[in-house]
Amino acid sequence: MDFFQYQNNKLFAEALPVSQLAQQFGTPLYVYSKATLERHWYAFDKAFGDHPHLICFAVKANSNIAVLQTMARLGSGFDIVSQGELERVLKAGGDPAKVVFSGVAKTEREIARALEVGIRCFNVESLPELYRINDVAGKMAKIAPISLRVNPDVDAHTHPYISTGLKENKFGVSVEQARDVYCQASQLAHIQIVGMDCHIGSQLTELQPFLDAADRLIHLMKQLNADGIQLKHLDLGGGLGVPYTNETPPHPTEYAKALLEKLQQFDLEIILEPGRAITANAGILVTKVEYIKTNESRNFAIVDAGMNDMIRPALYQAYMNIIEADRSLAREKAVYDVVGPVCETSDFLGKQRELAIAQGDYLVQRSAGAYGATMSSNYNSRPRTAEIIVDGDQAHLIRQRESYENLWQLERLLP
Ligand SMILES: Cc1ncc(COP(=O)(O)O)c(C=O)c1O
Ligand SMILES: N[C@@H](CCCC[NH3+])C(=O)O
Repeated sequence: MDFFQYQNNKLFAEALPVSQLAQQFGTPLYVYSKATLERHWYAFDKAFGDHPHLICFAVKANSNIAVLQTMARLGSGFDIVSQGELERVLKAGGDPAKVVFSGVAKTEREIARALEVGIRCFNVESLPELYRINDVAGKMAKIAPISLRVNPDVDAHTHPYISTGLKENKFGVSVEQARDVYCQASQLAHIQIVGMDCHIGSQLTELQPFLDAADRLIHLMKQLNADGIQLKHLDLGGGLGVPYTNETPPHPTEYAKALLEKLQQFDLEIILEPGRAITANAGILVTKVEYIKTNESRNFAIVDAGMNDMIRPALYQAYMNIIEADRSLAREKAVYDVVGPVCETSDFLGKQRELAIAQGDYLVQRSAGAYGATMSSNYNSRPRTAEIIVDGDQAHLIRQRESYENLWQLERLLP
């Protein structure tokens, strides 16, 4: 069942009409469906059945504390890449013992905080990081659990900006170097080797790159076993794609089945770090048509959401569906470029879209629940937008629209 669907030509978010939400909370507005978030999380969790596993939601996809709280209540783990994300997880009631910490530039302070709260594992991305973690743990008289992020050098067949598992990418340690790094790790007094991880990219729509990566990790793991190093878990990262339009990514069940076939013989817990697949289609961005402008070449629908609210089309030329919130209004169809208020030509939500709209109507950008609000900014001094979560017939405000005072509250005038 789709939790964003038309009834009598009006788009509903669960039981509530989207136009009514837009009027009540103002636009632009991010709207999430709690039931959809839960359904997507369970799709991963159930797919692994009885096999020991942990689903660590990738916080970067959607870090609103109410969204994290929803996951935490399901028993989710979390994949973080900064202390800021860690603090959010803790604030939301997440269990630090289910947190894995990825990222290439962990600072001493971030490492110390993660050790202090007792995270599950550091996903180490380089040799100097390994030594830094050992030092910080030593000073705190602690043992740091680590996994090495292996860069398997496989092509994820995705947009080059979100491909992470190639040698030219900054992430992880190459397969060739990894064995030696593990050997060094095994000698360090304040390091405990617990796992191996990889993450080859985002919005993958085929299984094969995941399986190729798993094969390379398994090969390396066997070499480590020969060196006397036993792992407790294998973390295959996130990256499973979603249908933005007509993509047909594998379902989590299919993905899990293929992975389990490869890993059944090993006594390993499987960790996954899905982000987009859980939240993208659990959210929409609602925006109002401020003006319609027509010239000899184009019709422009000028809306109140800009690239500062949703940067994916500008940054990755991402195609995201745009639909009318209310199709019961009698409007003529035309083809529009849907553009925002920001002073950049790349400020668009979608180009050449057939829509039936008039000034003042609401439009909805679909699949906006991942990498939408988290990548938003105050560019052009635009206050960050509000976020709500719909739970059946209840709408909860989970982030207030920023006030203008918020824009400069951290700044100071000169004396
Ligand atoms: C290390 C790591 N884990 C997990 C994710 C989440 O990826 P996705 O949202 O594609 O599932 C990312 C982002 O690509 C990542 O860099
Ligand atoms: N931000 C990207 C995904 C990058 C994932 C982070 N490693 C997107 O919007 O598609």
